[in-house]
Amino acid sequence: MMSALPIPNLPLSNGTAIPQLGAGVFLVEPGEAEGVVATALEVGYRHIDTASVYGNEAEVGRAVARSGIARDELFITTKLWNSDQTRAADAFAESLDRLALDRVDLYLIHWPQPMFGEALGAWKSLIEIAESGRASAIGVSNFEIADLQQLMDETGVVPAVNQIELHPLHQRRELVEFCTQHGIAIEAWGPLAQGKSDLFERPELLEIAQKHGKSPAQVVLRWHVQQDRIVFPKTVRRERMIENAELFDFALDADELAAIDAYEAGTNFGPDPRTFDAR
Ligand SMILES: NC(=O)C1=CN([C@@H]2O[C@H](COP(=O)(O)OP(=O)(O)OC[C@H]3O[C@@H](n4cnc5c(N)ncnc54)[C@H](OP(=O)(O)O)[C@@H]3O)[C@@H](O)[C@H]2O)C=CC1
Ligand SMILES: O=C(O)C(=O)[C@@H](O)[C@H](O)C(=O)CO
Repeated sequence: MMSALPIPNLPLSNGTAIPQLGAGVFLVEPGEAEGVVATALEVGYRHIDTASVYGNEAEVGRAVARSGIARDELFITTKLWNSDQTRAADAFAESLDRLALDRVDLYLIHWPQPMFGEALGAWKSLIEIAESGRASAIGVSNFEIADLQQLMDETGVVPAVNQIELHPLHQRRELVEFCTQHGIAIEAWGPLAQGKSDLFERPELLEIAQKHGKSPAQVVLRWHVQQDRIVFPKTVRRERMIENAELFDFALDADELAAIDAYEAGTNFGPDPRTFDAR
């Protein structure tokens, strides 16, 4: 087994810490996820981001068990699906069963679904789960400022993270600023714009990449980590897992960061969290 990659940990507001880089497994085909996670662990990843709705928690659990890596060297995140917000305790127990774990490192409410008004009740359940020690940290995903404010006002418990769509074309500056002010760490999902844009062909990005001897994807990921964001790019390819982890041996200067900041276009590739009502 190879040793872990030199990936920094970031502190979370509840006193725990999270590896700044992980591997995400959304849209990894059923039957493929166990091998993908096994490869990620083999090349040195220690942080895996899954969700009950991805349908691959059991495969993640098998890869973790097979790896022989000590549990306290791993960071496993899963998420409460929308239709389970009124039965969060049971849904969490089912996730633990599928993962074959007795605790996760981070448990998230996947979407706020403000049209149903169930997220606050779910958050209260997550607080109890955290108090039981079966989730080392709890947080949310796709929450807007009003959604976050409601949870904090009603319970006094601040989510450790908010996992949101965030990439150079969609930077969510007001939301990021709010989270930063409240000590909520930002996890950027779709950090590479899901591979759905022309980002990697843009001349400014290509020039920066060439200057550092890096790929455009590495420069975009470095832009995230230099702003203290947590990222878990998804790839099924071993060589890209390695490429995506080689981020901590170079730095972008202020002009380079600004050139990527300038790509902001308000372009989201995922659903709008204010209206996403899938159950
Ligand atoms: N909370 C939420 O609502 C959501 C959370 N997520 C989480 O975030 C993770 C990452 O986001 P995701 O939506 O997958 O999008 P990403 O931005 O990580 O993009 C993934 C795409 O980029 C490609 N890719 C990966 N690395 C490279 C590279 N170095 N160069 C070129 N292309 C590359 C992948 O292809 P290939 O596999 O062929 O290499 C895939 O097509 C998910 O896996 C999931 O864990 C994602 C969506 C929503
Ligand atoms: O990947 C996730 O974590 C998501 O929640 C979304 O991609 C969502 O489930 C979806 O599939 C939107 O079409």
